[in-house]
Amino acid sequence: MDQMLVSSWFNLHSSVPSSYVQPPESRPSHTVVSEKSIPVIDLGGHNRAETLHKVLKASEEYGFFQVINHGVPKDLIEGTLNIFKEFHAMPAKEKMRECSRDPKGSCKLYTSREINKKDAIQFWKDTLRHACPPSGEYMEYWPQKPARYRWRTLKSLGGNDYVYVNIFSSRIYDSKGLGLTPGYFNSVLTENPTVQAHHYPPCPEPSLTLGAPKHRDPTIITILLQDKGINALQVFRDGEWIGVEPIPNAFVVNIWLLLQITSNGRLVGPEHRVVTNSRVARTSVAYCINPSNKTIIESAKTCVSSTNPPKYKPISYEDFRRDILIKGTAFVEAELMQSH
Ligand SMILES: O=C(O)CCC(=O)C(=O)O
Ligand SMILES: [Fe+2]
Repeated sequence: MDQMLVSSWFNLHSSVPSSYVQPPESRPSHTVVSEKSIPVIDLGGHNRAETLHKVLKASEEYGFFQVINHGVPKDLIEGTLNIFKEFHAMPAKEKMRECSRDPKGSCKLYTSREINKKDAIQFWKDTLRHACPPSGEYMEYWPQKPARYRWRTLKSLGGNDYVYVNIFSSRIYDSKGLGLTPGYFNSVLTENPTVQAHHYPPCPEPSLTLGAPKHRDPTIITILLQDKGINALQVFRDGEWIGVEPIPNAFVVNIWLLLQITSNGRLVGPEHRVVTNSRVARTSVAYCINPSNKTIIESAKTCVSSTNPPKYKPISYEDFRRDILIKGTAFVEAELMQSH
Protein backbone atom coordinates (compact mmCIF):
# COMPACT_ATOMS: atom_id res chain seq x y z
CA MET A 1 0.00 0.00 0.00
CA ASP A 2 1.67 3.20 -1.08
CA GLN A 3 -0.59 5.57 0.82
CA MET A 4 -1.80 5.81 4.37
CA LEU A 5 -5.37 4.71 5.02
CA VAL A 6 -7.68 7.67 5.73
CA SER A 7 -8.85 5.85 8.86
CA SER A 8 -5.29 6.09 10.25
CA TRP A 9 -5.12 9.89 10.30
CA PHE A 10 -8.53 11.51 9.73
CA ASN A 11 -8.92 12.48 13.41
CA LEU A 12 -5.64 14.42 13.43
CA HIS A 13 -6.98 17.12 11.12
CA SER A 14 -9.50 19.91 11.50
CA SER A 15 -9.51 20.62 7.78
CA VAL A 16 -9.05 18.35 4.77
CA PRO A 17 -5.56 18.13 3.22
CA SER A 18 -5.42 19.98 -0.10
CA SER A 19 -5.01 16.74 -2.07
CA TYR A 20 -8.58 15.85 -1.00
CA VAL A 21 -10.20 19.10 -2.08
CA GLN A 22 -12.35 18.63 -5.17
CA PRO A 23 -12.50 21.22 -7.94
CA PRO A 24 -15.45 23.58 -7.32
CA GLU A 25 -17.80 21.96 -9.88
CA SER A 26 -17.41 18.51 -8.25
CA ARG A 27 -17.90 19.64 -4.66
CA PRO A 28 -21.02 18.63 -2.77
CA SER A 29 -21.43 22.32 -1.85
CA HIS A 30 -21.91 22.99 -5.55
CA THR A 31 -25.00 20.78 -5.82
CA VAL A 32 -28.56 20.74 -4.61
CA VAL A 33 -29.83 17.25 -3.86
CA SER A 34 -33.21 16.66 -5.47
CA GLU A 35 -36.33 15.73 -3.49
CA LYS A 36 -36.84 12.79 -5.87
CA SER A 37 -36.01 9.21 -5.01
CA ILE A 38 -35.09 6.04 -6.87
CA PRO A 39 -37.65 3.19 -7.14
CA VAL A 40 -38.18 0.82 -4.20
CA ILE A 41 -39.37 -2.62 -5.24
CA ASP A 42 -41.04 -5.10 -2.93
CA LEU A 43 -39.81 -8.56 -3.92
CA GLY A 44 -42.12 -10.27 -1.44
CA GLY A 45 -45.28 -10.08 -3.54
CA HIS A 46 -46.89 -13.18 -5.00
CA ASN A 47 -47.27 -11.87 -8.51
CA ARG A 48 -43.88 -12.75 -9.91
CA ALA A 49 -44.62 -11.44 -13.40
CA GLU A 50 -45.56 -8.07 -11.95
CA THR A 51 -42.38 -7.94 -9.82
CA LEU A 52 -40.20 -8.81 -12.79
CA HIS A 53 -41.90 -6.12 -14.80
CA LYS A 54 -41.19 -3.54 -12.09
CA VAL A 55 -37.54 -4.57 -11.93
CA LEU A 56 -37.13 -4.31 -15.66
CA LYS A 57 -38.90 -0.95 -15.80
CA ALA A 58 -36.73 0.43 -12.96
CA SER A 59 -33.64 -0.96 -14.71
CA GLU A 60 -34.58 0.72 -17.97
CA GLU A 61 -35.63 4.04 -16.47
CA TYR A 62 -33.12 4.42 -13.64
CA GLY A 63 -30.61 1.56 -13.69
CA PHE A 64 -30.64 1.98 -9.91
CA PHE A 65 -33.25 0.82 -7.41
CA GLN A 66 -33.72 -0.58 -3.91
CA VAL A 67 -35.28 -3.93 -3.08
CA ILE A 68 -37.11 -4.81 0.13
CA ASN A 69 -38.65 -8.11 1.30
CA HIS A 70 -35.95 -9.90 -0.65
CA GLY A 71 -35.87 -12.90 1.66
CA VAL A 72 -32.34 -12.40 3.01
CA PRO A 73 -32.59 -12.68 6.81
CA LYS A 74 -32.12 -9.47 8.81
CA ASP A 75 -29.53 -11.15 11.08
CA LEU A 76 -27.41 -12.07 8.11
CA ILE A 77 -27.49 -8.52 6.80
CA GLU A 78 -26.64 -6.96 10.16
CA GLY A 79 -23.93 -9.54 10.81
CA THR A 80 -22.38 -8.85 7.41
CA LEU A 81 -22.27 -5.09 7.93
CA ASN A 82 -20.90 -5.54 11.44
CA ILE A 83 -18.07 -7.85 10.46
CA PHE A 84 -16.83 -5.32 7.91
CA LYS A 85 -17.15 -2.51 10.46
CA GLU A 86 -15.05 -4.56 12.86
CA PHE A 87 -12.49 -5.15 10.14
CA HIS A 88 -12.07 -1.46 9.36
CA ALA A 89 -11.86 -0.67 13.09
CA MET A 90 -8.72 -2.80 13.51
CA PRO A 91 -5.25 -1.17 13.62
CA ALA A 92 -3.87 -0.39 10.13
CA LYS A 93 -0.95 -2.80 10.53
CA GLU A 94 -3.22 -5.68 11.36
CA LYS A 95 -5.57 -4.90 8.47
CA MET A 96 -2.68 -4.81 6.05
CA ARG A 97 -1.33 -8.09 7.35
CA GLU A 98 -4.73 -9.72 6.97
CA CYS A 99 -4.89 -8.59 3.33
CA SER A 100 -1.44 -9.60 2.18
CA ARG A 101 -1.69 -13.39 2.01
CA ASP A 102 -2.08 -13.58 -1.76
CA PRO A 103 1.00 -12.43 -3.69
CA LYS A 104 -1.24 -12.13 -6.75
CA GLY A 105 -3.44 -9.62 -4.93
CA SER A 106 -6.86 -11.31 -4.91
CA CYS A 107 -7.38 -9.57 -1.55
CA LYS A 108 -6.53 -5.89 -1.32
CA LEU A 109 -6.79 -3.04 1.09
CA TYR A 110 -6.49 0.36 -0.48
CA THR A 111 -7.38 3.96 0.11
CA SER A 112 -9.06 6.43 -2.24
CA ARG A 113 -9.23 4.32 -5.44
CA GLU A 114 -7.85 0.94 -6.46
CA ILE A 115 -5.37 2.59 -8.80
CA ASN A 116 -4.43 6.13 -7.85
CA LYS A 117 -2.85 8.12 -10.59
CA LYS A 118 0.00 10.36 -9.48
CA ASP A 119 -1.21 13.80 -8.37
CA ALA A 120 -4.87 12.77 -8.76
CA ILE A 121 -7.34 14.18 -6.25
CA GLN A 122 -7.91 11.76 -3.38
CA PHE A 123 -11.15 10.35 -2.00
CA TRP A 124 -12.12 10.06 1.64
CA LYS A 125 -12.43 6.28 1.75
CA ASP A 126 -10.65 3.02 2.55
CA THR A 127 -11.72 -0.18 0.82
CA LEU A 128 -11.21 -3.87 1.44
CA ARG A 129 -11.72 -5.81 -1.78
CA HIS A 130 -11.50 -9.52 -2.36
CA ALA A 131 -12.69 -12.25 -4.67
CA CYS A 132 -15.54 -14.39 -3.39
CA PRO A 133 -16.52 -16.91 -6.07
CA PRO A 134 -19.14 -19.53 -5.15
CA SER A 135 -16.48 -22.20 -5.71
CA GLY A 136 -14.73 -21.06 -2.50
CA GLU A 137 -11.50 -20.40 -4.44
CA TYR A 138 -9.34 -17.64 -2.90
CA MET A 139 -10.88 -18.05 0.53
CA GLU A 140 -7.50 -18.97 1.99
CA TYR A 141 -6.45 -15.39 1.18
CA TRP A 142 -9.35 -13.69 2.96
CA PRO A 143 -8.73 -11.97 6.29
CA GLN A 144 -8.89 -14.27 9.30
CA LYS A 145 -9.54 -11.39 11.64
CA PRO A 146 -11.80 -10.20 13.10
CA ALA A 147 -12.72 -13.60 14.51
CA ARG A 148 -15.29 -15.37 12.34
CA TYR A 149 -14.64 -13.07 9.37
CA ARG A 150 -14.45 -15.98 6.95
CA TRP A 151 -17.39 -17.79 8.40
CA ARG A 152 -19.54 -14.69 8.37
CA THR A 153 -18.52 -13.55 4.92
CA LEU A 154 -18.94 -17.02 3.48
CA LYS A 155 -22.35 -17.29 5.03
CA SER A 156 -23.57 -14.22 3.24
CA LEU A 157 -21.78 -15.01 -0.01
CA GLY A 158 -21.26 -18.71 -0.33
CA GLY A 159 -22.83 -22.13 -0.58
CA ASN A 160 -26.57 -22.51 -0.38
CA ASP A 161 -26.82 -19.01 0.98
CA TYR A 162 -25.36 -17.55 -2.13
CA VAL A 163 -28.19 -15.15 -1.84
CA TYR A 164 -27.06 -12.29 -3.94
CA VAL A 165 -26.60 -14.07 -7.21
CA ASN A 166 -29.57 -16.31 -6.59
CA ILE A 167 -32.00 -13.61 -5.75
CA PHE A 168 -30.95 -10.88 -8.05
CA SER A 169 -29.20 -12.06 -11.14
CA SER A 170 -31.18 -15.12 -11.96
CA ARG A 171 -34.52 -14.46 -10.36
CA ILE A 172 -34.73 -10.90 -11.48
CA TYR A 173 -33.15 -10.74 -14.87
CA ASP A 174 -33.38 -14.27 -16.10
CA SER A 175 -35.28 -15.28 -19.18
CA LYS A 176 -38.52 -13.33 -19.34
CA GLY A 177 -37.81 -9.62 -19.27
CA LEU A 178 -34.73 -9.55 -21.42
CA GLY A 179 -35.69 -12.61 -23.40
CA LEU A 180 -32.56 -14.37 -22.20
CA THR A 181 -32.38 -18.11 -22.15
CA PRO A 182 -33.14 -19.63 -18.73
CA GLY A 183 -30.03 -19.87 -16.60
CA TYR A 184 -28.19 -17.22 -18.59
CA PHE A 185 -26.91 -15.58 -15.44
CA ASN A 186 -26.08 -18.77 -13.60
CA SER A 187 -23.15 -19.34 -15.86
CA VAL A 188 -19.72 -17.94 -16.45
CA LEU A 189 -21.25 -14.47 -16.37
CA THR A 190 -21.58 -14.53 -12.61
CA GLU A 191 -18.63 -16.76 -11.70
CA ASN A 192 -16.23 -14.11 -10.52
CA PRO A 193 -17.89 -11.91 -7.89
CA THR A 194 -15.93 -9.64 -5.60
CA VAL A 195 -16.85 -7.94 -2.37
CA GLN A 196 -15.85 -4.36 -1.68
CA ALA A 197 -16.30 -3.17 1.87
CA HIS A 198 -15.98 0.60 1.94
CA HIS A 199 -15.28 2.66 5.02
CA TYR A 200 -15.77 6.43 5.00
CA PRO A 201 -14.43 8.03 8.21
CA PRO A 202 -16.01 11.27 9.47
CA CYS A 203 -14.66 14.21 7.47
CA PRO A 204 -14.00 17.72 8.88
CA GLU A 205 -15.09 19.47 5.66
CA PRO A 206 -17.68 17.39 3.80
CA SER A 207 -18.60 20.25 1.47
CA LEU A 208 -15.14 20.16 -0.15
CA THR A 209 -14.54 16.44 -0.52
CA LEU A 210 -16.04 13.23 -1.87
CA GLY A 211 -15.97 9.70 -0.49
CA ALA A 212 -16.24 8.20 -3.99
CA PRO A 213 -16.05 9.98 -7.33
CA LYS A 214 -18.83 10.27 -9.87
CA HIS A 215 -18.55 6.86 -11.55
CA ARG A 216 -20.27 3.87 -13.04
CA ASP A 217 -19.61 0.33 -11.87
CA PRO A 218 -17.70 -1.98 -14.22
CA THR A 219 -19.81 -4.95 -13.13
CA ILE A 220 -22.83 -6.88 -14.34
CA ILE A 221 -24.77 -5.83 -11.27
CA THR A 222 -23.68 -4.32 -7.98
CA ILE A 223 -25.72 -5.14 -4.91
CA LEU A 224 -25.05 -2.79 -2.07
CA LEU A 225 -25.75 -2.81 1.63
CA GLN A 226 -25.51 0.59 3.24
CA ASP A 227 -25.34 1.78 6.83
CA LYS A 228 -28.57 2.88 8.47
CA GLY A 229 -29.38 6.54 8.92
CA ILE A 230 -26.56 8.08 6.86
CA ASN A 231 -27.40 9.79 3.58
CA ALA A 232 -24.32 9.56 1.42
CA LEU A 233 -24.95 7.76 -1.85
CA GLN A 234 -26.26 9.94 -4.69
CA VAL A 235 -27.33 9.07 -8.22
CA PHE A 236 -26.97 11.47 -11.14
CA ARG A 237 -30.09 11.51 -13.28
CA ASP A 238 -31.38 14.09 -15.77
CA GLY A 239 -28.80 16.60 -14.63
CA GLU A 240 -29.55 16.38 -10.91
CA TRP A 241 -28.35 14.42 -7.90
CA ILE A 242 -30.84 12.12 -6.21
CA GLY A 243 -30.07 10.82 -2.70
CA VAL A 244 -30.42 7.07 -2.11
CA GLU A 245 -32.16 7.07 1.24
CA PRO A 246 -30.91 4.22 3.44
CA ILE A 247 -33.79 1.84 4.09
CA PRO A 248 -32.88 -0.61 6.88
CA ASN A 249 -32.07 -4.07 5.46
CA ALA A 250 -32.79 -3.07 1.87
CA PHE A 251 -30.34 -3.75 -0.94
CA VAL A 252 -29.47 -1.11 -3.47
CA VAL A 253 -29.16 -2.65 -6.93
CA ASN A 254 -27.25 -0.93 -9.65
CA ILE A 255 -26.52 -2.18 -13.15
CA TRP A 256 -23.72 -1.26 -15.37
CA LEU A 257 -21.66 -1.63 -18.45
CA LEU A 258 -21.56 -5.41 -18.62
CA LEU A 259 -25.33 -5.66 -18.40
CA GLN A 260 -25.59 -2.69 -20.72
CA ILE A 261 -23.59 -4.67 -23.29
CA THR A 262 -25.49 -7.91 -22.62
CA SER A 263 -28.80 -6.12 -23.11
CA ASN A 264 -27.42 -4.30 -26.17
CA GLY A 265 -27.92 -0.89 -24.61
CA ARG A 266 -31.43 -1.44 -23.26
CA LEU A 267 -30.35 -1.22 -19.62
CA VAL A 268 -27.99 1.59 -18.70
CA GLY A 269 -26.72 2.25 -15.18
CA PRO A 270 -26.32 5.86 -14.10
CA GLU A 271 -23.34 7.61 -12.59
CA HIS A 272 -23.28 7.90 -8.84
CA ARG A 273 -21.02 9.22 -6.08
CA VAL A 274 -20.62 9.17 -2.31
CA VAL A 275 -20.49 12.28 -0.11
CA THR A 276 -19.01 12.37 3.38
CA ASN A 277 -20.28 13.76 6.69
CA SER A 278 -18.62 15.19 9.77
CA ARG A 279 -20.53 13.16 12.39
CA VAL A 280 -20.08 9.44 11.90
CA ALA A 281 -18.16 6.86 9.93
CA ARG A 282 -20.13 5.06 7.24
CA THR A 283 -19.68 1.50 6.01
CA SER A 284 -21.11 0.05 2.84
CA VAL A 285 -20.66 -3.38 1.32
CA ALA A 286 -20.84 -3.83 -2.42
CA TYR A 287 -21.18 -7.27 -3.99
CA CYS A 288 -20.00 -6.94 -7.52
CA ILE A 289 -21.23 -9.66 -9.85
CA ASN A 290 -18.60 -10.27 -12.51
CA PRO A 291 -17.88 -12.90 -15.15
CA SER A 292 -14.88 -15.23 -15.21
CA ASN A 293 -11.77 -13.75 -16.84
CA LYS A 294 -12.04 -15.60 -20.14
CA THR A 295 -15.71 -14.81 -20.69
CA ILE A 296 -16.36 -12.80 -23.81
CA ILE A 297 -18.65 -9.90 -23.06
CA GLU A 298 -21.06 -9.30 -25.90
CA SER A 299 -24.70 -8.59 -26.50
CA ALA A 300 -26.89 -11.63 -25.82
CA LYS A 301 -28.26 -13.23 -28.99
CA THR A 302 -31.79 -12.66 -27.76
CA CYS A 303 -31.14 -8.92 -27.42
CA VAL A 304 -29.99 -8.32 -31.00
CA SER A 305 -31.76 -8.60 -34.35
CA SER A 306 -31.27 -7.50 -37.95
CA THR A 307 -32.86 -4.17 -37.10
CA ASN A 308 -31.04 -3.93 -33.76
CA PRO A 309 -27.46 -5.04 -34.46
CA PRO A 310 -24.89 -5.32 -31.65
CA LYS A 311 -23.80 -1.88 -30.51
CA TYR A 312 -20.60 -2.98 -28.76
CA LYS A 313 -17.41 -4.72 -29.73
CA PRO A 314 -16.93 -8.06 -27.94
CA ILE A 315 -14.18 -8.07 -25.30
CA SER A 316 -12.93 -10.59 -22.77
CA TYR A 317 -13.64 -9.70 -19.16
CA GLU A 318 -9.93 -9.89 -18.38
CA ASP A 319 -9.12 -7.20 -20.98
CA PHE A 320 -12.14 -5.18 -19.96
CA ARG A 321 -11.12 -4.99 -16.33
CA ARG A 322 -7.52 -4.18 -17.14
CA ASP A 323 -8.61 -1.39 -19.51
CA ILE A 324 -11.04 0.02 -16.94
CA LEU A 325 -8.32 0.26 -14.30
CA ILE A 326 -5.83 1.88 -16.64
CA LYS A 327 -7.98 4.02 -18.94
CA GLY A 328 -11.12 4.65 -16.89
CA THR A 329 -14.70 3.60 -17.53
CA ALA A 330 -15.85 6.43 -19.81
CA PHE A 331 -12.97 5.83 -22.19
CA VAL A 332 -13.53 2.07 -22.34
CA GLU A 333 -17.25 2.52 -22.94
CA ALA A 334 -16.56 4.89 -25.83
CA GLU A 335 -13.97 2.54 -27.26
CA LEU A 336 -16.31 -0.46 -27.17
CA MET A 337 -19.02 1.55 -28.87
CA GLN A 338 -16.86 2.55 -31.80
CA SER A 339 -18.33 1.41 -35.11
CA HIS A 340 -17.15 -2.09 -35.85
O1 LIG B 1 -20.58 3.39 -0.67
C1 LIG B 1 -21.52 3.42 -1.45
O2 LIG B 1 -22.66 3.65 -1.09
C2 LIG B 1 -21.32 3.19 -2.94
C3 LIG B 1 -20.05 2.54 -3.32
C4 LIG B 1 -19.96 2.39 -4.82
O3 LIG B 1 -20.48 3.15 -5.58
C5 LIG B 1 -19.23 1.24 -5.40
O4 LIG B 1 -18.75 0.37 -4.66
O5 LIG B 1 -19.14 1.16 -6.62
FE1 LIG C 1 -20.42 2.38 -7.59
